[in-house]
Amino acid sequence: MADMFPLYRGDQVRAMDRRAIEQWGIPAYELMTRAGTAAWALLRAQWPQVRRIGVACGPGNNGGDGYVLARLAREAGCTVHVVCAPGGHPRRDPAREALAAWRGAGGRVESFDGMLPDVDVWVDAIYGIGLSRPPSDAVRSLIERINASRRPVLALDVPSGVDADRGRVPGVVVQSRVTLSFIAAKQGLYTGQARDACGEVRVDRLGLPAIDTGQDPPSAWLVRDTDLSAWLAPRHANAHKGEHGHVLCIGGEVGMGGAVRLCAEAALRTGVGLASVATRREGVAALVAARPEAMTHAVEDATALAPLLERASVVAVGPGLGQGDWGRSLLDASLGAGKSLVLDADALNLLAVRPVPVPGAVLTPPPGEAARLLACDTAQVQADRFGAAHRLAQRYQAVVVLKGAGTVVAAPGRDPVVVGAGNPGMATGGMGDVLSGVIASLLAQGLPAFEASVAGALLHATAGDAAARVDGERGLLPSDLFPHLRRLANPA
Ligand SMILES: NC(=O)C1=CN([C@@H]2O[C@H](COP(=O)(O)OP(=O)(O)OC[C@H]3O[C@@H](n4cnc5c(N)ncnc54)[C@H](O)[C@@H]3O)[C@@H](O)[C@H]2O)[C@@H](O)CC1
Ligand SMILES: [K+]
Repeated sequence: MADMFPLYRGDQVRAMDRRAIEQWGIPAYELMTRAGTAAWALLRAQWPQVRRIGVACGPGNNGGDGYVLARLAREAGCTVHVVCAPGGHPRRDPAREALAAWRGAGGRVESFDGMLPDVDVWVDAIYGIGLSRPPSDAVRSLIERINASRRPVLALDVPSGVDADRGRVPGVVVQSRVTLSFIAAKQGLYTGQARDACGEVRVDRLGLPAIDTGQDPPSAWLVRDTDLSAWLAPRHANAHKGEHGHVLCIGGEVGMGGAVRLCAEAALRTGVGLASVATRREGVAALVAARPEAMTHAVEDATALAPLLERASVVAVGPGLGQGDWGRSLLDASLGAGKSLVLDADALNLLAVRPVPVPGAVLTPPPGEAARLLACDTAQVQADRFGAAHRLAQRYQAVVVLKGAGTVVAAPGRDPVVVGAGNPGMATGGMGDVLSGVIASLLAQGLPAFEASVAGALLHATAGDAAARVDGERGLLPSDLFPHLRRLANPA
């Protein structure tokens, strides 16, 4: 397994914070001072030219971190405007101590009256992991003003307004350029709506010893492009195609033949030994002409599918399958074949109509299909992507790859993994067909289902990022990923 990055919920980080205070005797105000100091150092490194700094402070310890930063910035000769969020005067230590120190150093606190001072950069210290409800109208107005200023924002710990456990934004959120998270990385910052609000996420341990994941088991893990090589070992010299598996891609109802081709080509470009396609008769000639390496068969019913299922080591079913009788019969035959399965697209829509556990299979739903599989609405899935992926994995006894910004991979008995790659250019029809082909390919090459899903989702997202770097996100096509998939599937 790769050297993944540990993620935590807010309550777990609070426990680390308490341990630092109670067991190691580090006073709370000392930790707060370290947080403000780390943030000030990052601000200086990030924007060395700035002289006018705005700090928006809330009522809790996140605000306290902001008062510390404000004092340090003032001592360094900057003009600092501290704006107190409506209802945001700290009432408890150590934030009260930080406010007193700011005042003691000659600093003033401005109340927010609807206008903001003109500054070069904003520091968001309104709410951290203590956000308990959507911001009030008055705080909403402050956040909207900060966003409208178009100045870069450094968010302390989390962008204010983000639910740091779930990645949702229950109201309005500060749009940050950089987020400096304290003590440990919060899982919610890496998926869902939060991804947009955080900008670049950094983590500072505040001088505490390196995380021991045995003592502090993470709630989730993050994988990044640098982890890819852990799953993609070089091939040995006398390899033959039989060792690299045989993927059968099933789908391509009339009018949707391209989907199954994308799936098969993705499997081939990421190293599967053999790829077959079972599709409608109408699609065969075009597919053979476009991708002669895929062995393409006209399959009109489950009987014709049986010998193909027999020969395959992995079956990817769903791309362009449709939800009619043809698709249903091929899906049912696949479910009964006893092969490793990747279920995507219409296979998931059909499964949602007649839900049954599919032990060990890989399901690759985007939020809409996930909602159908859970019989809830898409907003509920997006409000808690970790929870939704977990519920899907339990209900279907499967590995679940919940797609979308910050893809979450979950399986019964496994910690969830978030994919720290991908971009909005990948929100295009056909991108999912490529992903199911990549995962099927890695399964066929011998990775277990969970590892194939994590590595496949990461490989796919990283290829999407590489393709977007060439000509931008808008207009990115699934087939643009192929050369990058091939290159990335062969790490140096
Ligand atoms: N030992 C320490 O003092 C440390 C504190 N840290 C900071 O402390 C933060 C957590 O501090 P807190 O627990 O005080 O939480 P926050 O500072 O996030 O805010 C909690 C306060 O905001 C109020 N609040 C929450 N949502 C609200 C809403 N929508 N409208 C109005 N009021 C709302 C709560 O009632 C509470 O008074 C972390 O995010 C981090 O920034 C870290 O720097 C680590 C060290
Ligand atoms: K904040």
